[in-house]
Amino acid sequence: MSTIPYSKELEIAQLAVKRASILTKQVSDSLKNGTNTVTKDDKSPVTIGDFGAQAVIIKAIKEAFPNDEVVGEEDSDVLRQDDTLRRKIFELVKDVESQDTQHAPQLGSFKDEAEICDVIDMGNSEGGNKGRIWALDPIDGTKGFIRGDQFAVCLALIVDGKVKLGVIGCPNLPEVLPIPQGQDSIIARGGLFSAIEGVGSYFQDLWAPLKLLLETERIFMKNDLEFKDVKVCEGVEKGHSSHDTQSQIKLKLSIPLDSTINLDSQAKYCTLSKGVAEIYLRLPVSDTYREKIWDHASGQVLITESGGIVSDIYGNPLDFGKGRTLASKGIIAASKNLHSDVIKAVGAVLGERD
Ligand SMILES: Nc1ncnc2c1ncn2[C@@H]1O[C@H](COP(=O)(O)O)[C@@H](OP(=O)(O)O)[C@H]1O
Ligand SMILES: [Mg+2]
Ligand SMILES: [Mg+2]
Ligand SMILES: [Mg+2]
Repeated sequence: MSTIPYSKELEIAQLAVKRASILTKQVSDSLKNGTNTVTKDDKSPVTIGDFGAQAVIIKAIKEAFPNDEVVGEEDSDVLRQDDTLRRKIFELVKDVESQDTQHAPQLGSFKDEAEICDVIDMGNSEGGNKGRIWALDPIDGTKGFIRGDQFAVCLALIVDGKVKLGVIGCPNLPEVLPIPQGQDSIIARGGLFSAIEGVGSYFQDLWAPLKLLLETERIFMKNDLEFKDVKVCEGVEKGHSSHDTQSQIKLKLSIPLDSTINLDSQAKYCTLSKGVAEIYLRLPVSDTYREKIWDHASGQVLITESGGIVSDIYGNPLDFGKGRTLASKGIIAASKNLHSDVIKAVGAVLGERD
């Protein structure tokens, strides 16, 4: 018998994220012609991959833990008015189910198109600091996904406001970063990252059969580097974080500017957790934007359990018990030996602006 806490939750989360990763990878090929994308009210894109992945994952959670709540990014409003889109998503989900009949008892199976909409809408929890709540980002980095770059399928379990486990599937993440010249088309891609509070962070191949956590690679951040030797992860989209402010912070810390690795999605947290980069800067571009809990919950536990610290731009911990969004501003993740100096540099750069 396993003594790992939340081991059943972890297995369901891993199987569901793997199934959703297969689904999204399939869609990413068909997206190259630019179809199957809808623009949401906030002008951000959503694809049949986002909807399909949310349906598959919530179905699995509700099969295993019917009383748990889910804070999922997507809702079914546009699908209920679009028969073609809804049918496409149903077909996609059934196709993925047929590729993995072995796990039907754990993950469940959809009976019709209406059920797709109903299950997607079970992601409507308001969150909070009481009880068991899953945070789900079916495709994080949708813009990267549409470009054919990085994206991640992200799922975390929050209990009484604290993140207890996180699973992230990165279908396109190369095994080596930066990719050595000329190896773009041959390098292996795809990682499954899992973390449980108090147990550790682990890595395994996303496409191979699921292994027991303790039989996979335990991963750690590097905690002995100086600023001149670090790598820094930042987003790709200039509308999601301030690249100018981030450059000033790197300058203040004497971090070489060519140390930056730009990646969409929580693949940034994954890259830090494997010891490939030491700092993640996400400086806000606007005073009004509230970060979403599904964009950071899995990454937070992955970093903490691999030896790092995640905070807002002032160094305060993130509070996942405040609803669907975080009350804090921006994100700074870093190795333990560097985090407080990064926060000081952020404060100095922002202070010079006032
Ligand atoms: N103005 C803004 N500031 C910060 N994050 C934003 C933002 N507008 C959108 N986002 C979030 O940025 C996420 C992607 O992060 P990144 O840029 O690091 O890849 C998006 O997730 P989705 O792609 O799941 O919608 C979205 O939630
Ligand atoms: Mg997201
Ligand atoms: Mg998303
Ligand atoms: Mg989105």
